[in-house]
Amino acid sequence: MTATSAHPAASTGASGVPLTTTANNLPAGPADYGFTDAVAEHFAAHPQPGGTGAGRIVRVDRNLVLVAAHNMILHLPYPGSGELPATGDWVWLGSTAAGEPAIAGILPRHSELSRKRAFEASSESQVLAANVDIVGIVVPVDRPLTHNRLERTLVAAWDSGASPLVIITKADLADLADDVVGTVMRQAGGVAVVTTSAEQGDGLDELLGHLPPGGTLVLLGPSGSGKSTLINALAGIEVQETGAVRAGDGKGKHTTTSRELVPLPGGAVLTDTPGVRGFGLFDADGGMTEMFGDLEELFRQCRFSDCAHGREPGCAVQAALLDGSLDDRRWASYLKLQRELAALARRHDAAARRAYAREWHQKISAGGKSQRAAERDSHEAAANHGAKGGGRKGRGRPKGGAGGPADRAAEC
Ligand SMILES: Nc1nc2c(ncn2[C@@H]2O[C@H](COP(=O)(O)OP(=O)(O)OP(=O)(O)O)[C@@H](O)[C@H]2O)c(=O)[nH]1
Ligand SMILES: [Zn+2]
Repeated sequence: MTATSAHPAASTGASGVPLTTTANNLPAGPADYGFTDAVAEHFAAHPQPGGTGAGRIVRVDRNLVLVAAHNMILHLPYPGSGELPATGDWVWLGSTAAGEPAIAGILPRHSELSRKRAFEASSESQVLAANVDIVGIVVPVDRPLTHNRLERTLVAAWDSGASPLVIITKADLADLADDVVGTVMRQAGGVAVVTTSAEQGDGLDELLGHLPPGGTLVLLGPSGSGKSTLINALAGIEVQETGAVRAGDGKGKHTTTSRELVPLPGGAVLTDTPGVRGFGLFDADGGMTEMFGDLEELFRQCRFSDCAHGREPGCAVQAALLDGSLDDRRWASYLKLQRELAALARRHDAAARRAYAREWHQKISAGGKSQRAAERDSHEAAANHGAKGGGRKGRGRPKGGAGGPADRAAEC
């Protein structure tokens, strides 16, 4: 089965989305997907012209988004303008001129989990999930931990605005578990760690206990780490296809490819993510401070304020490494992360320079064309005299477009 079959039948036929309100006159929304009183207040604080209903983005597909509204699921087109929707976004629903339901606007996010697009040189980030409360970092006991993976993911988690929670899975594989749990506890740097076995139902209540009412949990973990099995165990039904299911029918292993909100009993919501390969760090400065705050404390104790923590006299870092109070591996992780962030910043600068140069080329060539374009347009306008409307209304103008001639050049 596929994850989508967990949803009630999608409907797109309704004309518009009727506004249902609660007793205190706040909009009603999809309670199963984390719509609480606090979220209703968030809607009330951010009214939207034409917004008649409250919804949450359950999944983002290539052409359509799946939206949970009060008592219904809708397949809707992307909003005509503004920011791209992300799974977990709260949206105002309204209707098109033709009376079809549509997304009228996206509400401000309280957290945003993003990553650099895998396998792309550009520094653009991709929002994996919005309005997340807890980022669950899944660490299976049956795999050796790759150096740095936990710390890197923790940095990204802190940076999202949500709180991280380390979730150890497959703890029933007992001969392996003890070792891994100890290592993970040390690496987690004070972040809460829960140990679970989806197979045996252990640790699930403790895990749910970390979620606020109606809270949204996102699981991050490599392929095969047990995310789908955990979702199924938490949801109490088979909503995600697992490795074991496909292995049985000989059709090869299925890897979850969509990021989709799944309702849990108790109003909690959970998102699955595809195997996080090469989780790129993006703008993780805030996360670095959270994760390595103790090191920054150490830096302040170095004799020189610009200490490079190499061979300088009076270096507190070197002293801590010598007396063992600072772990060698942890220090190596910090240095590696610093190098990665610096490299990312350099790539980002290079990408920004290229974009700037491109924009200039466009402007210059658009300027050269503008006279000819204006002449051609006036001929066309004369020829089409009487024809109504350009039909361009509502179509997004390229970001940062300088107007008139540049826009026209971009259309050519
Ligand atoms: N022993 C044991 N095996 C488990 C447990 N949870 C998951 N597994 C097994 O681990 C394998 C991978 O589990 P999945 O849930 O498919 O992993 P996933 O993280 O969703 O993988 P992707 O969909 O590829 O991202 C399957 O064979 C599961 O049966 C557990 O608690 N105990
Ligand atoms: Zn130093």
